[in-house]
Amino acid sequence: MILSKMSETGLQQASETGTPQIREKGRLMSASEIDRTLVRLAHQIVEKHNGGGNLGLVGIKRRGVPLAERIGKIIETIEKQPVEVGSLDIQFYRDDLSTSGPRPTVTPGAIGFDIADRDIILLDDVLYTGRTIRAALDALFDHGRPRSVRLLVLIDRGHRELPIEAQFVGRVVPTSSREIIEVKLSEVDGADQVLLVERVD
Ligand SMILES: O=P(O)(O)OC[C@H]1O[C@H](OP(=O)(O)OP(=O)(O)O)[C@H](O)[C@@H]1O
Ligand SMILES: O=c1cc[nH]c(=O)[nH]1
Repeated sequence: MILSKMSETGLQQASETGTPQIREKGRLMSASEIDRTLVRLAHQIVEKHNGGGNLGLVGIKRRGVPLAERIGKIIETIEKQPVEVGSLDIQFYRDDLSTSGPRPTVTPGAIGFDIADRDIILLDDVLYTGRTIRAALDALFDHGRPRSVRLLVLIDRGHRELPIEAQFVGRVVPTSSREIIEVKLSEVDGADQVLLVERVD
């Protein structure tokens, strides 16, 4: 989500350029709170999957990927065995793209490991309408047939438009439709935090 943050005095000028403006309402999670939450989620995954020998973690680009890598390392430390970690690019599967063009070619192996018969955890930073996850499921099944698929998100902010729920949730944050969750991760954004911001258009 590309938005720009402005001072009050810059709002009028910015609204004339058509750029959506946002106002910060508060910090929901610090770096250490994110760390602790990921440790809890890793333990929940291991418990649910009896140790996780058949697990595969698939992060949705962009911020689902560092989440998958971090949780993979934590599980590896807990279980003392490596976990398959890969990434999924869903940009050609989004339902806001034109459907008139040819179906995009799926690159075999683009996830990074073979998902066939594995217990897959899909990971993303925010769950909102559920449309990203619907697209991710389409993309995933073009790569093979997993034994099971579960969903992990750092933040569930509600407002679902599809019958999609996460089995592993960092934090449920009830939001209004004007509000936006901004998850920042060091690998993408230079630092870790979760912010609640509000659209001021
Ligand atoms: O449940 P949904 O309504 O699909 O919203 C959730 C998605 O929105 C954000 O991605 P966004 O499309 O803003 O791209 P970004 O991750 O590159 O910021 C976020 O990373 C989730 O993937
Ligand atoms: O609030 C939201 C909604 C969708 N995606 C985000 O990253 N934040």
